[in-house]
Amino acid sequence: ELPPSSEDPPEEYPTGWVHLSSGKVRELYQPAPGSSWDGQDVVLMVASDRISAYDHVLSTPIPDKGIILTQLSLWWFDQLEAAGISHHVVSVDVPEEVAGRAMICRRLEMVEAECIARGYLTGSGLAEYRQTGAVTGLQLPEGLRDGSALDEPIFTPSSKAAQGDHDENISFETLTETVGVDLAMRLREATLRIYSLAESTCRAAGVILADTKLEFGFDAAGTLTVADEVLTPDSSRFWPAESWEPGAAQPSFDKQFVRDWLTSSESGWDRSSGQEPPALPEKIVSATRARYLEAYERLTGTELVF
Ligand SMILES: N#Cc1c(N)ncnc1-c1cnn(CCN2CCOCC2)c1
Repeated sequence: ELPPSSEDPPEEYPTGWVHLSSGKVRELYQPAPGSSWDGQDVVLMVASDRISAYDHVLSTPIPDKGIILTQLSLWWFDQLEAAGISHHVVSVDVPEEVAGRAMICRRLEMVEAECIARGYLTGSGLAEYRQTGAVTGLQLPEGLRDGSALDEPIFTPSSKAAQGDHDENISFETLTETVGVDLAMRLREATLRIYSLAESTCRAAGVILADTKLEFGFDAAGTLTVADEVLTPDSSRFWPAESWEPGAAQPSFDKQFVRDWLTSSESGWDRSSGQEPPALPEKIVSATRARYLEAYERLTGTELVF
């Protein structure tokens, strides 16, 4: 049975909550009338076990992915809080049916921009660099390759595309035109500060944090607040430091088994066909689940107990 597509609201709502919006692999809910949170300025963010690859949400879920990535995000929110950075999480006392894979968050006035920090060059940043020698208007040295480390991390914002479209990299100047100079500067400072804190933590765990995407919003008091999920394999590129070798696509910590199988002859899938990818074999599902668990344990230094 296929999981709910990210376009359709889920059939089952967590008790006491009604559907607000859906992303590729997560849903957002608001308090149901008469529920214990009714009248509070909060949302419930729920992570599914869905996994996306090559711009497709795959038909095969990864068991416990939602729990593992939610617990990793919560761990990072604690690290940010210890560093004095305001975030949106208010409670993990969530409905039983989404236990461990949901968080109750302050409802924010979201900033309509994706805030990306890059310490390494790959993905859309590499593609732009190969065309122009720059990324979102930031000139980079010549001779950089896929996976090259940048002299210093850069802030490369993107517009928030509609569901299913690609986010578009925008220059800092364009960002200032949409959110104003002051807020653009505050977003850049906060994004680079969070990246720097997280990159140091990752490096100590033998993991390269190549880049990460953050979202921000304003709470009722007007405080700029970190939203969404933070520093998970869905919002960031994590590479095992021991296998880092610029000049080719680096193995993704979490999705490499999926990507390699989907592009292997065994899957019978042609990525350029526009067809939906086939179901994943059990061996790929269990290896990917193990990678998510390994990422959690390497980064937090603790084992996840289910
Ligand atoms: N986080 C947050 C948040 C908040 N704290 N308050 C109000 N709105 C949002 C919000 C609304 N959309 N998005 C984009 C990402 N969503 C993630 C979950 O799945 C759906 C897409 C975030």
